[in-house]
Order: sequence, then C-alpha cells, then structure tokens
Amino acid sequence: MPDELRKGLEGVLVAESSLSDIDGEEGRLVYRGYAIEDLARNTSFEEVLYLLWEGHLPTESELEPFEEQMAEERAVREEVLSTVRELAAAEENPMAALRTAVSMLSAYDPDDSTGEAGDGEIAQRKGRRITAKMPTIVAAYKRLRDGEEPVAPRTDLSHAENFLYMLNGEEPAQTLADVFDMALVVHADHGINASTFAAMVTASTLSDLHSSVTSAIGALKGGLHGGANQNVMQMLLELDESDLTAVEWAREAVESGDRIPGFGHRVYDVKDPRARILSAKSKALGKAADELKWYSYSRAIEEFMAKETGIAPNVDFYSASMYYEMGIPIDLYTPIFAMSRVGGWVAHVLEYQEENRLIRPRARYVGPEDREFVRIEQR
Ligand SMILES: CC(=O)SCCNC(=O)CCNC(=O)[C@H](O)C(C)(C)COP(=O)(O)OP(=O)(O)OC[C@H]1O[C@@H](n2cnc3c(N)ncnc32)[C@H](O)[C@@H]1OP(=O)(O)O
Ligand SMILES: O=C([O-])CC(=O)C(=O)O
Repeated sequence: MPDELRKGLEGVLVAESSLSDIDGEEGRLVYRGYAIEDLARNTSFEEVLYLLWEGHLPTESELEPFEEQMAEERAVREEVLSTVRELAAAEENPMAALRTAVSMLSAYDPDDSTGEAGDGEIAQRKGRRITAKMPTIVAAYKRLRDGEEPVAPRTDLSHAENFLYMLNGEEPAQTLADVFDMALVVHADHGINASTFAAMVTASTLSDLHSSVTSAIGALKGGLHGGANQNVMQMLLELDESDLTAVEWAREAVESGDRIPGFGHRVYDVKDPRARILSAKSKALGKAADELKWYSYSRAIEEFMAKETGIAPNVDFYSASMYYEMGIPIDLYTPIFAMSRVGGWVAHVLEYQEENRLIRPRARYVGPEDREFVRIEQR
C-alpha cells in the first residue's frame, strides 16, 4: 500500500499516450507532435479528428471520405430530439441536456453495446457518430429553448459551418466559420485532463463508449474545468454592470480570496498557448465589430493577475469574449467545448483500451477503527 497521498492526483502518471503533450513551463502544446499554433492556423477540425483518431494528418484523398462519413452521421433521431425538446422546455442546463441526449443516442446506435467491451473498431465507429451528432443536439436545444424548430443538418457544409448554420438558421460568414473551426481545433485534446480521465475510468471497466462520453460531459461541466468559460463571461458582464474598473474588480476578487475564472492551471505555470491564440481572435473580432470592451476588460485583468499574482489565463479566459463577440449564447460555451473535446475523449479511450487495465486508486483510511457493533434497537 503506497503511503504518499497525491490529492487531486497531482503529478501522477496514469498512462502512456501519444496523443498530446503539454510543456507547462514553456507554455507549449502539441497534438501528436504538431504545435497547436500550426494546427490552429492551418487545419480544419475534421483534420484534427483524423489526426487524433488515426495517428497522422490525412492526405486529401483520406480526408474527403472521412468528412463525408462524418457529415452523413449528423442527423439525430426524432426520439432523441423529442427528449431534447422536453429538456429545453424544462429549462434544463444545456450541458445536462447534452449529457442526457448523448446517453440516449446509445439506444439507437447500430452497434450493440453489449458486445463492445474493449472492441476498438466498435468504439471508433461510435466515436464518429457521437462526434457528428453532438452539434445537432446542441443547436437543436438552443433553438427549442428559444421557441424555434430545430434546423436539420446539411451534409455539404463543414462541421463548424454546419453547426453555426443549425444554430442560426442561416449559413455563417466564412470568417466566423473559420474562427469557430479554429476554436474546435484548439479545444480538441489536452492530455489527461479531468473529463478525459473520467472517460478513461469508465472505459477501463470495459464499459461502452456512450457511457465514457457521458461521464466525460459530466466532468467537463464543472466550473473548475470546462464550465469556467461561461463563468468568465458572467464575470465580465457583472464587471460591466458595476462601477469598478477591470483592475479594481480583479483586485477586489483576489483580496477577498475569490478565484478568477479562466485563470490558473494544474499543468501550466505560464500562459496557456491556447489563450494566446484565442486572445488574438477575441481582439480581431472585437475590432471588426468596433466593440473592444470585452477584450479590453480581459486584457486588463490578465495584466493585473500577472503583476499581482503571477497566475496566467487558461484556455477558458479568452474563448469567453470570443464566443460572446460571435453572438453565441453564454450557456452554450461549455457544450461547444464538449463538441470539440469529444475528439480527445474518444482518442484517449481507444488508446487506453489497446492495453487496458482497470483504473482503481486507493484512499488512505482515516475513519474510526474497531468499533463495537450495536444492533439498531439498542442505538
Ligand atoms: C479547460 C480547463 O479546465 S482550464 C481550468 C478552468 N478552470 C478555471 O479557470 C477555474 C479557476 N481556476 C482554478 O480554480 C484552478 O486554477 C484550477 C482548478 C484550474 C487548478 O487548480 P489546482 O491545480 O488545484 O491549483 P490550486 O487550487 O492548488 O491553486 C494554486 C494556488 O493558485 C491560486 N489560484 C489558482 N487559480 C486561481 C484563480 N483562478 N484565481 C485566483 N487564485 C488562483 C490558489 O488560490 C492557490 O493559491 P494558494 O497556494 O495561495 O492557496
Ligand atoms: O488540462 C486540464 O487540466 C484542463 C484543460 O486545460 C483542458 O482540459 O483543456
């Protein structure tokens, strides 16, 4: 029995992985050896999915059928949409609605989950279907919640374009689709983060992929993980409503011991490279719309935090103002994160199951010992 306790599993190695690597001291992130900056600038989300799932960047002749397969899987059955309708009517949180709907997809998946146990090919097919369908669920939820009918997916648009089309009922401007596609690229994988680990823990019992992804969505939802992007925007809105400057706001929060959402990271000691990429986009979108307020608040908070605490922004900090500038409702930011991260969840499950071992850590028992049992009538 080991005696060193690592709360939060900090620094514990649980697996070997060739998917993504993080240099937390230098602020570098690579997917399968490619720098995130190069991927963000030059690849589509579909190419990144292919990279994560197949191990190499696709050639044009590999990418085309892959994109077609993904596009053909976008439609979601009426039974699932009708549950989404009920959840939207009940004002269920959209991450919770997504979690429920993804779980429900399992019932209609052509691959039977009973025979799945550790079968990589089945998990890969399911991974493709779940990834293709998640944007349809998120867009349908948003439209139903707004009293509109869902827009059916199209197969002639990219993953990013099609999501924005289903969300707004019209084809997006190319510049917006490109920014959104880049956001999907930079959120797709990040080592053994909490939601990926949740997916792996579930997979390690030889459960099915829908269960893994459902576990992961639940883990991503929390404010210490993916849910922080929504909290960042709520904070910026509250700051805007207040009489304080951004620096005064941040100082007050830090002095009262509050955590500023979008700051700090378990692995990075310096600025998250994704925050660098997203902050440039947030600035560019703000400039184009002649509304730099959200970016400027964010910059001022970043500068204050760097000077006063040395704590740097993570991926969730600038995605918030960027999505806001794109007109995306705040409570969809985390579901959008999930629409991208599902690529990493599936890849890690597939990789882990190649040499699966049940994940089962221990706790140091600190409860009472040797108590005398007393029957209920005598207690
Ligand atoms: C996609 C993602 O999941 S990225 C992370 C998204 N989450 C957030 O942005 C929420 C805000 N951030 C945090 O709560 C944390 O930084 C986490 C959860 C991300 C990482 O937590 P941990 O690795 O456990 O760091 P830990 O909680 O030990 O913090 C270390 C120190 O930095 C401080 N700190 C960490 N984050 C913040 C923050 N956002 N604001 C203010 N102080 C902070 C802590 O108070 C602590 O200080 P102390 O040692 O004086 O007590
Ligand atoms: O790696 C982490 O712990 C959190 C994170 O940034 C991510 O999941 O993208």
